[in-house]
Amino acid sequence: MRYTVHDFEIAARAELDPVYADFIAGGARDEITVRANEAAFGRLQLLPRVLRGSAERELGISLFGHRASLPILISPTAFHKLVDPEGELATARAAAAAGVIMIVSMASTVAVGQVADAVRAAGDDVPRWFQLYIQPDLEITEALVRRATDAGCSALVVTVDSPVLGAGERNRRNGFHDLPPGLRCENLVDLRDGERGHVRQIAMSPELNWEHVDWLRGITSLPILLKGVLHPEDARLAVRHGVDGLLLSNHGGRQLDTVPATLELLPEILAAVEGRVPVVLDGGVRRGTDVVKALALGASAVGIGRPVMWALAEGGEKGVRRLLELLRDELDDTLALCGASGLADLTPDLVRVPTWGPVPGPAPTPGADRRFGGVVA
Ligand SMILES: Cc1cc2nc3c(=O)[nH]c(=O)nc-3n(C[C@H](O)[C@H](O)[C@H](O)COP(=O)(O)O)c2cc1C
Ligand SMILES: CC(C)CC(=O)C(=O)O
Repeated sequence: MRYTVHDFEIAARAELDPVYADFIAGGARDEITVRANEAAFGRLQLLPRVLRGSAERELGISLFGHRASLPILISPTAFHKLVDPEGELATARAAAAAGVIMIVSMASTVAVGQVADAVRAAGDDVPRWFQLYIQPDLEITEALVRRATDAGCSALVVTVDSPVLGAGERNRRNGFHDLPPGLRCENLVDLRDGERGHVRQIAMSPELNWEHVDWLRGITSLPILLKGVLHPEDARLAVRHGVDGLLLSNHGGRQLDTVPATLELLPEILAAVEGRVPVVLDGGVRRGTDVVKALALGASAVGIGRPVMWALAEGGEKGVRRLLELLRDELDDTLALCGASGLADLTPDLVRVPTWGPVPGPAPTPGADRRFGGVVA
């Protein structure tokens, strides 16, 4: 039985090739930001209200006019077939069954069109979004946007934190640079004649700039979210350039190491956008309490990356379904314990930075019995 998100990781690691486990778990350089993301949630405290709950709690959200049953999105992760033979098909079916928005990675090992067909065939109609690395060759970018649009994706998540590929030193040590034979980045196949869907086709370009965002804005009417904006000034610029939302993300600590935890940046980013666009946060979300903290501080939703890969590796579609159920239950339970009848009741006063410290005053009498308050002289 898997009782926590962490249990999925333990179970997955027992079965997975350690090279693939490292690919999932790893981050850039010293992985300081990887650890910071989770630690930031642990440092914040919840301060619940009492005697004001309700028998049932509303967990649904609406983003860009689309409903989802949970404020938890599946952040884009590459290469699902590395860990499960059905790959993104399994993830997408599980997401749709749970009513959760999945952001399909541009580097998926099942084509986004096929993912959409599988979900439709299962009779579910939950929005899917597509993650895009803008390619310096704009024709290629346009072709990718067309593929996503034709597949019925209802938003584009444009990753902007990757002017160069993050330095995943675990992958370097393991010699993991490529998909194994038989697996391809299916969205990249035949974008130009004869292109075979090689990972190296993805150009990470340091020459991208805001004009590329303007260009993208001009070729699509889909909502555009930027993923990886961390500086408040860039958040302001994003709004000015007509972006519809932000996915506040440090790529799970896989790009620039030592950037702050996303949770710590949330208040500044929210202040910068002044409520004009929704802000979704990912990085280190592992518990229902984490979801509540991010939403109470003002995030519109959160995303999860690694937990989905672990659950997929552990149990395929069923694994991801169980993961989402688990998080749903934890979220519902946390809301109840906070005296909230729905997400709308999550307000910043429910979250505190710890103020606890040594109580100033006289030192305890040596040898005094501390158990019954007989300490203070
Ligand atoms: C194995 C793996 C693959 C990823 N692939 C992508 C990707 O293709 N595109 C992207 O924008 N982000 C990618 N990310 C980053 C995630 O979208 C997300 O920002 C991050 O995983 C969130 O942190 P978490 O793993 O702590 O939940 C990847 C992350 C992991 C762990
Ligand atoms: C480089 C991509 C193919 C995948 C990615 O963004 C990641 O592994 O973090």
